[in-house]
Amino acid sequence: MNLANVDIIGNIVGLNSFELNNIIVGNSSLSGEGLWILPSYFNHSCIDENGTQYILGDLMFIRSLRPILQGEELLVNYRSGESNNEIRLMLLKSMGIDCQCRLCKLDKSETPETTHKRAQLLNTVEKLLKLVTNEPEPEPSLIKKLEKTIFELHNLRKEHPELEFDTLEPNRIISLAYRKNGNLRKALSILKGVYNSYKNVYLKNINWIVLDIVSLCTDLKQMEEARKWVDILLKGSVEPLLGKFKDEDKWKKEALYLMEKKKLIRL
Ligand SMILES: C[S@@+](CC[C@H](N)C(=O)[O-])C[C@H]1O[C@@H](n2cnc3c(N)ncnc32)[C@H](O)[C@@H]1O
Repeated sequence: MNLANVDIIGNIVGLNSFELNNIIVGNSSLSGEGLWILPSYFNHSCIDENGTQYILGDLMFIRSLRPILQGEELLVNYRSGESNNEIRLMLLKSMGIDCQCRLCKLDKSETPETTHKRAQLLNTVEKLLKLVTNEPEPEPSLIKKLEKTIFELHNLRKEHPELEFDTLEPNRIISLAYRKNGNLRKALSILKGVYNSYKNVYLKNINWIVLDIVSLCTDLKQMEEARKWVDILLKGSVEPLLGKFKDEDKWKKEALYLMEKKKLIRL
């Protein structure tokens, strides 16, 4: 009798399966992990990946994010560079991956002093964020303190602002704090600044920022501007899955149709 080798099967599943919590079209109640043979040949990159995966029913599709040259390595994200750093590095370590993407190279080139300073600042940011989030009308002095800490954090990576992800969510919360205090214009300008600093990298979480921008423009009655950002949101959500829309007149109708079907938009 041939016995199955549990260790080998465990390794095959552990090293090749995809989490289902990513992008699911059609059935958002699915969770856990799945194994797809061809996608398991794709390697990982935390940033600058050239493909993105989505699941339709039980099929996985991988779409290129830009033209790929013959012989070029095919790369998707097993875990995105914008996600929690510690969890990402733990996953890569468990898979024996010594990632050479520009984010990992930058991380590795950081001095121990900078790493220590970052940990300290993140600690302060975390405490301040809790206070700001809990207050219905956050104290201006608290917001300023948070802004100052975020500025210092940002400065640690000022040569590579597009690879600095620690301030993305905190900036969103600062914007929310200004909004709670009625300063919608300041809230909007913070988010537009955040959007612009990541314009040249593919970030899944940027859609949340764009959605907040749309909502702020609407509250400020800047309807033309709101429409412009709705287009950015639609394109940013649908194009990675369906490819660049060729027909400029028809694209919005198609994107809205897909948005109505809800699960296609990754928000
Ligand atoms: C899902 S498989 C990818 C396909 C695999 N390279 C192959 O040739 O069949 C995952 C394994 O590929 C390797 N791998 C994937 N991305 C890598 C990377 N960026 N650097 C080094 N090794 C990587 C690791 O050994 C990892 O456990």
